[in-house]
Amino acid sequence: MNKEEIFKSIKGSVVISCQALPNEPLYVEEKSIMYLMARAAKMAGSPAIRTNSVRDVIAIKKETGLPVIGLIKIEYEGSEVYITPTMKEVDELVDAKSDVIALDCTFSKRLNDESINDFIKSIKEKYPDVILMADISTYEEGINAYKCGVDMVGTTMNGYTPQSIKENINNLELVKKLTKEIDIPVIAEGKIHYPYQAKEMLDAGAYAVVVGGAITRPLEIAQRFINAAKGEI
Ligand SMILES: CC(=O)N[C@H](C=O)[C@@H](O)[C@H](O)[C@H](O)COP(=O)(O)O
Repeated sequence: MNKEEIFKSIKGSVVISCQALPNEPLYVEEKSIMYLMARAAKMAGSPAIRTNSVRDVIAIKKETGLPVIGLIKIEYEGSEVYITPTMKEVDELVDAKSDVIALDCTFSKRLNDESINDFIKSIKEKYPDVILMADISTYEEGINAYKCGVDMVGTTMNGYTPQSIKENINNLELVKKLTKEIDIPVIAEGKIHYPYQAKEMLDAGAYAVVVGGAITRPLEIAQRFINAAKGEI
């Protein structure tokens, strides 16, 4: 699928994120099982899947035939960003035929103090046809990524960086602010726990919504119930 086809397929929809990190219950060392989550997501009507790691990008594309928004989560000493932080991960995702590549486009500290603008520029020079999803945490980072030429902007990191915690804007407001200023898809992502919130995001102007944990992280879902029973919400 080319960029226009992918955009058309996700417009107004919920894209399901299927991820399990090594410390999570659904992570299986020998063989990824996230393709089964992706199978359910496809059956429910998810037009694309967001996922982490080369093995899951490959397995999920094979299982579903859907376009994949791929990323690689990896921590480097001296870097505050962990979603597709360097060209090494971009190379791996391109090799794995990830349809879209998601990367941290916040102003958080990067390896060797590289600026996000230089990183995006290098990616676009190396891979002129790449489709990039910028995971941002603040309005300024979203505008900056847009000006750097990314293809879509997602609110993924809002609430996870010191700068966004300080600004304390919820994703609904962030989506509204961004859609007023930029003419590429703004994706609402992060802590969308109930169907009505997904609808609210679309009504507020989000091009599409990404939902992860509320669908594909059983520990997170179970904890919410257990905590509610204890009166902790
Ligand atoms: C902050 C971060 O590392 N977010 C990650 C990005 O890919 C994933 O762990 C989230 O599951 C994803 O963003 C979807 O969000 P939620 O699971 O809240 O629906």
